Amino acid sequence: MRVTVSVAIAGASGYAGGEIARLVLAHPDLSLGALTAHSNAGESVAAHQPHLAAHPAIVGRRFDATSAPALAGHDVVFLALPHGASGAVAAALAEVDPDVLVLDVGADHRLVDPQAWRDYYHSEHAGTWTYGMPELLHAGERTASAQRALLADTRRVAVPGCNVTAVTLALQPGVAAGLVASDDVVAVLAVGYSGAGKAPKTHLLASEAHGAAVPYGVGGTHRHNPEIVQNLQVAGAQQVRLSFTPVLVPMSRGILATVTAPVAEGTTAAQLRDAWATAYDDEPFVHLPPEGQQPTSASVVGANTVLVQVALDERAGRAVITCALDNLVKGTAGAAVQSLNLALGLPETAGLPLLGVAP
Ligand SMILES: NC(=O)C1=CN([C@@H]2O[C@H](COP(=O)(O)OP(=O)(O)OC[C@H]3O[C@@H](n4cnc5c(N)ncnc54)[C@H](OP(=O)(O)O)[C@@H]3O)[C@@H](O)[C@H]2O)C=CC1
Ligand SMILES: CC(=O)N[C@@H](CCC(=O)OP(=O)(O)O)C(=O)O
Repeated sequence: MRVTVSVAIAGASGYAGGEIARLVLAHPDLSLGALTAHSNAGESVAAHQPHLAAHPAIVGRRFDATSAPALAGHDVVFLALPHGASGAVAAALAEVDPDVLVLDVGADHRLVDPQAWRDYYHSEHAGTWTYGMPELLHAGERTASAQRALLADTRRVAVPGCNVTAVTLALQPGVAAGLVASDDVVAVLAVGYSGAGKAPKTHLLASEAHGAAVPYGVGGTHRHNPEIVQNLQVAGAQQVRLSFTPVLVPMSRGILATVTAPVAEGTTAAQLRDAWATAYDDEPFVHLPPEGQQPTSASVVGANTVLVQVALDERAGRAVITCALDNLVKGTAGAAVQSLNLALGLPETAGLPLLGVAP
């Protein structure tokens, strides 16, 4: 008999919380329980998440206020809150519901090094949870199994940052195979606006953003720097030097990362392709398109799919990897549900869309 897993979402009025709700509603083993919000507590769910409004589980519902008692009594709690907010909620929840599976899509529990947290987030570190990237290669691995084993045995998951997912999945096969030098990595990402959340921000005014490409977090200041470095070290990189620059472009969803790193003299395009194919041929959600076919951000909208392409720039002596994903699916909610599936012993792919929407 199929057992239904009940799910609460904190931050359900936001973009990430709304996307988690969409995936939960489509999942064969999950049912939607508490939906909480902050300034919008008491408001209609359908008014804030109109794309979900037709579902019977949404009709007539209002957000509760985020608190441990409001979230307690479920099998699973997703935290989709601003940085710094989830640590306190998670601690209060552990008091009333110690065995609940908690997945934090914010940054609070991702970093291992508390000093890196303080340097980039300027607050006290809440602690480190199991990292929610099943495909993360560990040193010595050419295909990912160690991270899956960790996720299958945890009740606390820190879901990765969306930009971090794109850069890590782009580069890690080359690091694992010893084909690229991790001490000279350059990553430039075109990113969509939903990554910034719903809360108004001055650099996101529609009249200025429409039709413009806007770099931000330039010069090594973006808080995803230490998380990318951490992942490449897990994959076996000895020394990581990273130049990471995101650029807002006028699209709602999506990331297109271009990552380059030097290759050893004599490395061939076939060797590169073989390393990426070895890492990803058996991955359910990471797909290597035919040679020469470039990923586009539009191809993965709404899907948990990641497209990764690798090429050799012989003149530059660098591997050039392009990677497309939907920041709200594989970059957030999809990775969270994939991790939930592993933590609960469900099929890893359950409830997760593989196909995008086009055009
Ligand atoms: N958007 C994305 O692509 C990604 C987002 N994330 C992470 O997910 C988390 C949520 O992001 P996102 O949904 O985009 O942001 P939004 O601004 O869209 O939503 C934020 C949510 O948190 C609630 N909230 C705001 N302030 C507080 C507070 N002080 N205490 C408790 N709850 C609060 C809001 O409630 P209310 O509306 O009622 O005020 C809302 O539900 C962030 O940590 C973000 O970094 C991670 C990967 C990608
Ligand atoms: C467009 C935009 O602003 N994107 C966000 C990415 C959001 C994300 O990945 O979430 P975390 O903040 O949880 O790491 C950024 O670059 O900060």
